[in-house]
Amino acid sequence: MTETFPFPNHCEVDHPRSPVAHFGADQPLAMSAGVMLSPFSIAYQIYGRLNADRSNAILLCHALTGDQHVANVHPITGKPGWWSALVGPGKPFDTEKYFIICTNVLGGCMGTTGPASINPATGRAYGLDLPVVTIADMVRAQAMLVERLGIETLFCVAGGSMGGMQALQWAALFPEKVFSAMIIASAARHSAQNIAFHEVGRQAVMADPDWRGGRYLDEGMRPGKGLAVARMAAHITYLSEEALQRKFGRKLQDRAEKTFSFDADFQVENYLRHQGSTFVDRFDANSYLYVTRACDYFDLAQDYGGSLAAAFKNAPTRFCVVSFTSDWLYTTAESRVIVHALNAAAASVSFVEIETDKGHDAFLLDEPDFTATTRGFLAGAARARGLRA
Ligand SMILES: CC(=O)SCCNC(=O)CCNC(=O)[C@H](O)C(C)(C)COP(=O)(O)OP(=O)(O)OC[C@H]1O[C@@H](n2cnc3c(N)ncnc32)[C@H](O)[C@@H]1OP(=O)(O)O
Ligand SMILES: N[C@@H](CCO)C(=O)O
Repeated sequence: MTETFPFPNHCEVDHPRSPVAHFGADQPLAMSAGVMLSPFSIAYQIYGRLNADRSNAILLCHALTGDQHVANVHPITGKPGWWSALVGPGKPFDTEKYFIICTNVLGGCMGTTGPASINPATGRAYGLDLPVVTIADMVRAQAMLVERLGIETLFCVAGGSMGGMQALQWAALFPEKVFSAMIIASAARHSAQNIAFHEVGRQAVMADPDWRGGRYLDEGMRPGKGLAVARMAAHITYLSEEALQRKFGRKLQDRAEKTFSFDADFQVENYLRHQGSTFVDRFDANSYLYVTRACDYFDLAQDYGGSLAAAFKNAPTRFCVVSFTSDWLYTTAESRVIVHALNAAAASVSFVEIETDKGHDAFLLDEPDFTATTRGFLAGAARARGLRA
């Protein structure tokens, strides 16, 4: 039996408008930076129906530049949601069976409080006055929303990349509230190489004269050039050498000969320019600084005396860790570190390495082995949870 309370019929898969939960002065968020954030808002999407005993809720956590539009048409790009391949009726995250929640992260730019939100103390956009946001802050804010939705225990928390960091953080902070977790193409701490790439992106944003020390919104500007360069550099890291070679090689873009100029002669150049310019249409430059910083600061073991296993001591959660062979950003070795720590903590964990040449962003694509892994893991967890088949 299913019920609609407390959710009206705005949770259909094709609904692009997000509800927003507001948390007032009586519900501040204690941030890792040592300050209280109040008020703040969380924009989210929901799909499917919560069952009578509220045991079928899944929280999907988005990656660096994703948002809450996981399975509906995106309101800005008009494209399918970022996990439309996996979320929907009959899909692994089956909206006929599960109640799916996805929030825009704290620090984001799709309705949740972020640097472009109005700072009530000044009446202007926060800009860099918003305290630096951590993965733990994102998760604590999500936990407040989940509580408000009347859900005590999540059947599953799942995410890729930065979404996987959130899922790990959920299991560490709120073990009793997480029945199962999927950690996909992620890591328990950000590597030196990944911090380095993020720093390149941030410097590109801040070097744009239109960034104006972060106060560009006050002046009606947007540092689009810097943000586009940041995305171009980052996007290379989401792919693989093999995939770039397979897709583009040295092929020229709409021309028979090189032009002996700095135009986009090569298809791969034109492709990156396209990725940069479309990104600028949907993302805020200061948010980019905040979400990249949140990843950089993530080091779960450090929060538990240097022991990752200690973060999951006596964890009741069933974990599934997934990596992709050609992901050189969040490598299989990083996933193995998580698996080893979970085993050392006597947690229930399975590990799958998916063979693919599509690089880090493979988790966003319809990879048959990944889809089968997700379906199988959720089916097993549903059986253990006593959810209907
Ligand atoms: C979990 C989250 O929260 S997701 C976050 C938000 N989403 C993302 O980060 C997705 C961004 N990443 C991508 O698009 C990644 O490339 C992938 C891996 C996910 C998609 O892979 P694919 O489906 O193979 O798409 P591909 O990489 O070929 O890119 C297709 C786009 O490039 C364009 N393109 C392809 N070749 C060229 C070219 N030579 N010149 C210009 N543009 C080109 C296509 O027209 C298409 O544009 P569109 O997206 O505006 O329609
Ligand atoms: N390409 C995805 C994954 C990055 O880890 C994003 O931009 O969110």
